[in-house]
Amino acid sequence: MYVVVNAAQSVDGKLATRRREQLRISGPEDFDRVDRIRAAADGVLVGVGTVLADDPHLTLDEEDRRVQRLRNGRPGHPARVVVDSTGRTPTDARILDDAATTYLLVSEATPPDRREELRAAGAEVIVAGDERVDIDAGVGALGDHDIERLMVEGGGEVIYSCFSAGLVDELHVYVGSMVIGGRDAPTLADGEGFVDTFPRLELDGVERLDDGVVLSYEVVESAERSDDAE
Ligand SMILES: NC(=O)C1=CN([C@@H]2O[C@H](COP(=O)(O)OP(=O)(O)OC[C@H]3O[C@@H](n4cnc5c(N)ncnc54)[C@H](O)[C@@H]3O)[C@@H](O)[C@H]2O)C=CC1
Ligand SMILES: Nc1nc(O)c(N)c(N[C@@H]2O[C@H](COP(=O)(O)O)[C@@H](O)[C@H]2O)n1
Repeated sequence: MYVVVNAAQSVDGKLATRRREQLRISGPEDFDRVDRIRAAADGVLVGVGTVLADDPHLTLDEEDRRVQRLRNGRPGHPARVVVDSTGRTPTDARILDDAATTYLLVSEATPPDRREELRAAGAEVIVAGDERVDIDAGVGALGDHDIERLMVEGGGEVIYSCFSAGLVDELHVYVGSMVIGGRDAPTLADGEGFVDTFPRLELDGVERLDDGVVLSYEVVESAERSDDAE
């Protein structure tokens, strides 16, 4: 599985406010770039925290020919994926509409009747992990569903887990010209945090878009032994 992480942050590293309300950090040029990364992916993944905060749709601009060319003849939208240990995705969430296939990665902590409700609402439910979703196993299972290139859009908890599991190949961060602040506001990588070994990145590109900048990195070294895995 090839994994590309993309997110937008303020100059102080926040993905949203401390109230976790959806916030536009990107401008139109950056949203076009995000659409192109989505179009090149077989699947777009977010955490349930993002679903509850933003109610995202995670589909493509079907009118944009540049985006459609990147689909390489694959019809429709990439699959949508939610990491959701206990099945908290609302059954009326936009991500469960019939625009694209949606996989919910749940753990054994999601009761069987809740799994059935989510299936009835349109989700393909994949169980990976006991209490919490085992992100490595869950992402691995997506490979059985023809997902070979995965875009991870956030939020901070899920991005940290992907780095912690050594899954990330590329990172693209749009830095918007604003300060959000707040010790409780989500950042690009939350979770427990690394204190011993750290993922190491190589800067691949810098591009000015709207009133901000996109930083593109290749991951050259995973944090194979993260402290929260000890
Ligand atoms: N600016 C940007 O580019 C983006 C901003 N956001 C913002 O981020 C916030 C949501 O981020 P978070 O609260 O960090 O939530 P998140 O979207 O990262 O979801 C985290 C939740 O997923 C579940 N989960 C299950 N297994 C997990 C695992 N193995 N690893 C991690 N999580 C697991 C847990 O319930 C956990 O609380 C919202 O305010 C949203 O607006 C979200 C995406 C992109
Ligand atoms: N790249 C980017 N820039 C921002 O300013 C953002 N707020 C986000 N948020 C992400 O996009 C999702 C919304 O997608 P749809 O428009 O509903 O398709 C949102 O849930 C975040 O993952 N991204």
